[in-house]
Amino acid sequence: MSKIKAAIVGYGNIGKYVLDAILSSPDFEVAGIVRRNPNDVPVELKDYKVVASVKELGKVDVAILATPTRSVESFAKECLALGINTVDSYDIHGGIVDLRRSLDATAKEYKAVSIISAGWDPGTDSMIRSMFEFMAPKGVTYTNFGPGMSMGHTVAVKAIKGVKAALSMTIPLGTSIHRRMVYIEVEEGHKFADVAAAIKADDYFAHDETHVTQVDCVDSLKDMGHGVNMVRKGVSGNSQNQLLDFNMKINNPALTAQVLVASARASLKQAPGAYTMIEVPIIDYIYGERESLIKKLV
Ligand SMILES: NC(=O)C1=CN([C@@H]2O[C@H](COP(=O)(O)OP(=O)(O)OC[C@H]3O[C@@H](n4cnc5c(N)ncnc54)[C@H](OP(=O)(O)O)[C@@H]3O)[C@@H](O)[C@H]2O)C=CC1
Ligand SMILES: N[C@@H](CCCC(=O)C(=O)O)C(=O)O
Repeated sequence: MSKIKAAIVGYGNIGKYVLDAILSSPDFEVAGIVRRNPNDVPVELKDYKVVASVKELGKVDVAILATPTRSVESFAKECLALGINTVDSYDIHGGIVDLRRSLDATAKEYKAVSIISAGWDPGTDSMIRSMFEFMAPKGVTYTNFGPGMSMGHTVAVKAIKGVKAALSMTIPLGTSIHRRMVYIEVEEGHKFADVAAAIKADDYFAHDETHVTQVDCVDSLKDMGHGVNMVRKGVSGNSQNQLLDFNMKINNPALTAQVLVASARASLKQAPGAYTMIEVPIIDYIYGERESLIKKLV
């Protein structure tokens, strides 16, 4: 059986765990790693191709985009135009429909597949919210995150001028409402008050209660654990009070990376176009022979 050749684009938190997940998957091999600075080769990458562009790698079946969310669209278009499938964990919920539409056109033009917003939220949580929805079509679902580190919010803070290092913690207040606790080191020559105002104005933060604190060392606060509690109270048929509850406590980048690799596998089984996770048959994410999976899981 030939293995799926996967490129990792971006070697930050998620990228490192994607490497780990690829190496733990029997049907995958590493095609190479795409970095802004290909001369930055940590010891664990010394046996792989580290390049500046996906074009420099040989055959690639799928590119796993582990870049900042705001860079996903341009990296995805570059790969799709080469006929390479993409998966990403784009997490700006309000932008997903537009991203899907944009990548769908490119993917169809070049006969490739893109699975977007494939992490845990958006991602596997979206699949569970969808199941809740058909199990109890009337009702309300609350998604409560954390407490834990949001990679997406942290990345957004790191991109703001004057920020040297950042950590954004998500604190659940209940009923899908969250407080953002942001810890930053400020670069010399920048005023804390200006940097804090820019963070609060960013769309990742503008809609939530946000507190920004200056610290000497962000690293000494960092813990990449996170989690979610999703609850739905709803109605099945005419029966009230159906209580559905899903919980997980996770290492955030490890789970995100594993879901990206599962989505990379599923991408090879879809017709050209762009998909969110809820549009892909669940069995396509799982390694194994179809009837054995049905026997084991159904
Ligand atoms: N949907 C979900 O459930 C989840 C989604 N995510 C998403 O994953 C994204 C990545 O998170 P994380 O790995 O922690 O981020 P990091 O900042 O640790 O890594 C991102 C990497 O992307 C590469 N990169 C390419 N272009 C840029 C650029 N313009 N600026 C900065 N880095 C760039 C860099 O790698 P290099 O130096 O090798 O070029 C960088 O290290 C987040 O933006 C978040 O939205 C994360 C968790 C869950
Ligand atoms: N997209 C998140 C994962 C979901 C948790 C979340 O959205 C949050 O903490 O706000 C992340 O980047 O870590």
